Amino acid sequence: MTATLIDGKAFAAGIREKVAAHVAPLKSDHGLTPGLAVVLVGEDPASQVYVRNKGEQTREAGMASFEHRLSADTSEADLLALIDRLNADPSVHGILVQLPLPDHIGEAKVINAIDPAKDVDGFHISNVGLLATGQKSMVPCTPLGCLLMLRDALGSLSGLNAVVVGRSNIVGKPMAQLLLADSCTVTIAHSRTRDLLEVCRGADILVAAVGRPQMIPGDWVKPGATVIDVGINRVPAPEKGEGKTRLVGDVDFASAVEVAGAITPVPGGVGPMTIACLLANTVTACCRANGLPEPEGLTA
Ligand SMILES: NC(=O)C1=CN([C@@H]2O[C@H](COP(=O)(O)OP(=O)(O)OC[C@H]3O[C@@H](n4cnc5c(N)ncnc54)[C@H](OP(=O)(O)O)[C@@H]3O)[C@@H](O)[C@H]2O)C=CC1
Ligand SMILES: Nc1nc(=O)c2c([nH]1)NC[C@@H]1CN(c3ccc(C(=O)N[C@@H](CCC(=O)O)C(=O)O)cc3)C=[N+]21
Repeated sequence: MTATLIDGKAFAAGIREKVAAHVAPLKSDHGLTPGLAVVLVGEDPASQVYVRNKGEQTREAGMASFEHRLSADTSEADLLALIDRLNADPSVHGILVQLPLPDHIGEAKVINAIDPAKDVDGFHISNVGLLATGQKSMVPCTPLGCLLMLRDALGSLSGLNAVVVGRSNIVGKPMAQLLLADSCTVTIAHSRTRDLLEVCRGADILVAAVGRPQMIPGDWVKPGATVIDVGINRVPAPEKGEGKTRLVGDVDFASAVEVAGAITPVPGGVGPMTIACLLANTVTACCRANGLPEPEGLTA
């Protein structure tokens, strides 16, 4: 059996169209342009690519993009001062501070300085608490993208066994909350989990968010399961030429595709959905800030 491919790239393009369709009347009828500020501290080349892609897609959807590139030695106080200015700026509806931050800057302090209403990453403690208690919040983009693809592939998720491998604040934990809210029976696995193979084999839905290239082989996958591969790992690709690299996920795609019922590829799976959901969250934040109806079907 060969799994159905879940085409995140096409799905994301559809979301961006819906976002653009919601943005146009905000402008023409209300004179509002949703604005997204992205803050990048340091020169990490991978982060620079994401920041550029986000900017391009934000403008394509008719929204305003504000990019703040700060040097790696920027002080925590200067970063907090920038966040204060963005919080107070009425043209900015969403604020994203690219993670990870340099070691001398307190990540939690910075995230919790963002106005929760503008926290389009959904990382502020207030949004985390709202999500955990089933209240309206800003939902983290990567898990939201995974959830939208899962609902599209499976319809109702109710009663399914979901295993999330990884317990980070940005992917694993919020993913588990969303699956729980959709009535899955959720297991969160991590580096101390015993017998990960058996845990994974019990999953109707397997979400891999580990950051270890191709660590989950096909024989860890239950036949017919839906596999969502969040991992983005750059590995050497000598077959493409000396010094070349390619992206692979946390799942060994070649073996897993033979066992799974449906699977996301890397690239072209979760990654494009993350950016599309970021745009969706920015429009949602703009609508909430102005007491206007928010787009439907683009949040949890
Ligand atoms: N597609 C997208 O849009 C995005 C992709 N990513 C990618 O997703 C991956 C995960 O990201 P992130 O959550 O930030 O990563 P973190 O490094 O913050 O978390 C990784 C998690 O994996 C667990 N882990 C590590 N090794 C093992 C192991 N051998 N067995 C089981 N669990 C293990 C860790 O466990 P423990 O807690 O015990 O250490 C930890 O909980 C990365 O590849 C990242 O690049 C991230 C964000 C967005
Ligand atoms: N505050 C914050 N929020 C984030 O959401 C956040 C972050 N920090 N730090 C880094 C991670 C990683 N991340 C990705 C987004 C898109 C792709 C993406 O579009 N990937 C393409 C490939 C891109 C390429 O070719 O390099 C794909 O998978 O098809 C990947 C990774 C968001 N993150």
